[in-house]
Amino acid sequence: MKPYPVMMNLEQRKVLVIGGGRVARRKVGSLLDSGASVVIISPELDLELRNLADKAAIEWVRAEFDESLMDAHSDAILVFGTTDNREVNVRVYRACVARKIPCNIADVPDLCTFIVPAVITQGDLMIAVSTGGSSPALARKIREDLEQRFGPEYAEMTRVMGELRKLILAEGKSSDQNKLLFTEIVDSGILDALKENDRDRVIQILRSILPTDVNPESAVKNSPEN
Ligand SMILES: C[C@@]1(CC(=O)O)C2=NC(=C\c3[nH]c(c(CCC(=O)O)c3CC(=O)O)Cc3[nH]c(c(CC(=O)O)c3CCC(=O)O)/C=C3\N/C(=C\2)[C@@H](CCC(=O)O)[C@]3(C)CC(=O)O)/[C@H]1CCC(=O)O
Ligand SMILES: NC(=O)c1ccc[n+]([C@@H]2O[C@H](COP(=O)([O-])OP(=O)(O)OC[C@H]3O[C@@H](n4cnc5c(N)ncnc54)[C@H](O)[C@@H]3O)[C@@H](O)[C@H]2O)c1
Repeated sequence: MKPYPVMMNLEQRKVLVIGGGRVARRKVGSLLDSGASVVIISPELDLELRNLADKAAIEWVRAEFDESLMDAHSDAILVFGTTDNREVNVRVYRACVARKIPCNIADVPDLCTFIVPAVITQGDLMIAVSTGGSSPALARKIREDLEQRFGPEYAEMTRVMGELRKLILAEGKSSDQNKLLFTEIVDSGILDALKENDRDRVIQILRSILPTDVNPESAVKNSPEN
């Protein structure tokens, strides 16, 4: 497989998960983090998923998979097949192909129209790692390495850059000029200053780069820590 990476907006979109065991629990965790409306079809749920169903964080259809149940949820935009029964997983895949819904069958990469990467997040920064299905264990190891490398300062850096971007775009300069400015800011020492929580230095560096009429105070000041 030579996958194409995308970052999908799942907010309030329905996602179906077939099966309610260990793999389902892992996928449901990240789906809820992305704001998806999760519906699980499974005769059993593990304890953690059952707790989520009890507090209505997910909808549980207590049944074995059947295509008719899928029709009752035809507004689903993704489907995860996570049962421990190969024949059921194949039926889930076929049902998805017939309805043109992208699907992921946990233990059968050949039956996946998409695969799930290992992910780290720091605020709005998201780094996804895939081995194209060659080695999930390696994807996990690289994710763990990246977690050491990209600490909380990257959440703050991403937030500040987002605020500055709005201010700079409002100046109405050309895209090339803006690009130079953004590159200079990300290459400056503000990341180190943010890591040390040295707000004054961040502002000082930004003032030395930004046009005089762009005031960095508000972008940096809005930080929850300040
Ligand atoms: C990244 C991650 C995301 C997630 O699932 O959330 C993910 N698997 C993770 C962990 C993991 N999975 C497995 C192990 C045990 C060690 C091992 O077998 O290597 C470990 C490691 C562990 O947990 O230690 C078992 C396994 N997984 C697949 C197979 C079938 C096969 O390879 O044929 C088997 C054998 C089953 C068996 O033996 O019966 C298949 C897939 N797993 C994928 C994703 C897709 C490819 C991603 C890519 O590499 O691009 C793909 C193709 C489909 C899919 O599920 O999307 C998540 C790491 C999260 C994290 O920790 O950050
Ligand atoms: N992609 C991965 O990362 C990965 C990792 C480990 C295992 N796997 C594979 O994924 C599969 C599931 O693993 P698991 O550890 O979550 O298994 P599990 O036994 O914990 O869970 C299986 C779930 O499927 C449900 N189920 C069984 N028959 C069903 C049916 N007809 N309709 C609906 N639900 C049904 C069960 O009730 C149970 O909740 C296995 O085949 C395993 O080889 C994939």
